[in-house]
Amino acid sequence: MSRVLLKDVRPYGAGEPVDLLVEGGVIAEVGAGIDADADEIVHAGGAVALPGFVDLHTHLREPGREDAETIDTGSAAAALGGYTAVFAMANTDPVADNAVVVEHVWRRGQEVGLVDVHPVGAVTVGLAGEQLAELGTMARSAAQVRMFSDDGSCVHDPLIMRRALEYTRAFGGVVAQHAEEPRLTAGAQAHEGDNAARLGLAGWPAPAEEAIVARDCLLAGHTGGALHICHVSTAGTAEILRWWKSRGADGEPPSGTVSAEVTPHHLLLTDDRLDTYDPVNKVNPPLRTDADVRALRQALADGTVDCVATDHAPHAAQDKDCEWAAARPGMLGLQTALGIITLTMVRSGLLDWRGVARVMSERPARIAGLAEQGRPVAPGEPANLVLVDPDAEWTVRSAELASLGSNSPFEGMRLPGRVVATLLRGRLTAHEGKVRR
Ligand SMILES: NC(=O)N[C@@H](CC(=O)O)C(=O)O
Ligand SMILES: [Zn+2]
Ligand SMILES: [Zn+2]
Repeated sequence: MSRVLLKDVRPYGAGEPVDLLVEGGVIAEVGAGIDADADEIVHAGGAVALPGFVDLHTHLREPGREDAETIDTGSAAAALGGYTAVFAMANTDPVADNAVVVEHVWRRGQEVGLVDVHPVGAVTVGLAGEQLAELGTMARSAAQVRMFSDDGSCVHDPLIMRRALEYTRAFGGVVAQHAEEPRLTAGAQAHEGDNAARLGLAGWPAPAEEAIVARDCLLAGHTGGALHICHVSTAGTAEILRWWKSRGADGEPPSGTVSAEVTPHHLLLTDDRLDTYDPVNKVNPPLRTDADVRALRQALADGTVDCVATDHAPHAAQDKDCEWAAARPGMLGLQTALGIITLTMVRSGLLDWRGVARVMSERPARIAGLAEQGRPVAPGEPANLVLVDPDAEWTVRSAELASLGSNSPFEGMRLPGRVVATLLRGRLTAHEGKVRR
């Protein structure tokens, strides 16, 4: 049985440094000055120990676009970013709308072994929004799919959405909605506002997101289903979620559950960046305004928005290095998420490390129903862990990231918060910036 000794770590960044002995995939012992025979000793220098991060929203592009990312390269990026579980979106080619594709993704992820890759199943056949996919078959498959999404497209037909929320209740599934009313965003290229008008880009209005969020909250309440809102991007959406969560009689939560995620890029970047027409800033939903950014940070801090999800969206060079209108939307996220959260949420005093554990690990694990992730850093618990040096700063160099794509909007930025090591079931998957295969 392999043993790893983590010297000098601070669980949740609080208290004096302790040692953590990891054995047989679990945390065997936590205490000062543990002196044990170990196969490997990590000198962590007082690093913050947190449960491994869980990303509910990742695009790994396999099958179909292995030139943009593979399960292998995406898993490496995840491990280096501190993740121990990621949810791979269904908008692959072929689409993950059946048991064969989701089982392939699950098995390939286990073969690579750097992070648990949980496939997200499509809600509708071919993401076409017309006919429910075989949700039950995917749930019963070896991949045990629990999260379903047409991400990239909105499930805009309210009856299909209603059926999906009803049907997934049978096996405790969650429907993750890419909230975008397509009639309001036809041809949209940027957040509808002053900048888009000045730059001559067709607008993506905030209510295109908010109208779907409001509608689907009502449907979740009516059906008792579980709804998750992908990449919340506007202050108005945060307001609707706040209303929803405060509702319910006598402090009882309303029927159905609604959770939501925000991406690191929507917590930092605004549409001011669009002046250069550099498509690295093109993303869906679009970068919004400073007021939106401030509202989203607040909503994440107070729990209105449950968690951070990367929406890691790698693209091949030819799909990004072209004129704005032709470029695909999406940005890399797995290796920069912690840095952006440290910068926007920790340095600003909005979250402490306990709070980071909540929004990057515990809440996403509970939303997706992962029993072994997002657990306390304590004896007897599964050793899915990340060690973070909160003071170390590093400069983002897209070319050095593990992803095949290099479409990071954070290129050249100095970020605080560095992953020292990541452990998946007690095995080091990343250490000092290197993947451990
Ligand atoms: N976020 C994006 O801009 N793009 C995503 C799709 C999506 O998340 O909607 C992609 O698959 O590239
Ligand atoms: Zn989306
Ligand atoms: Zn996405």
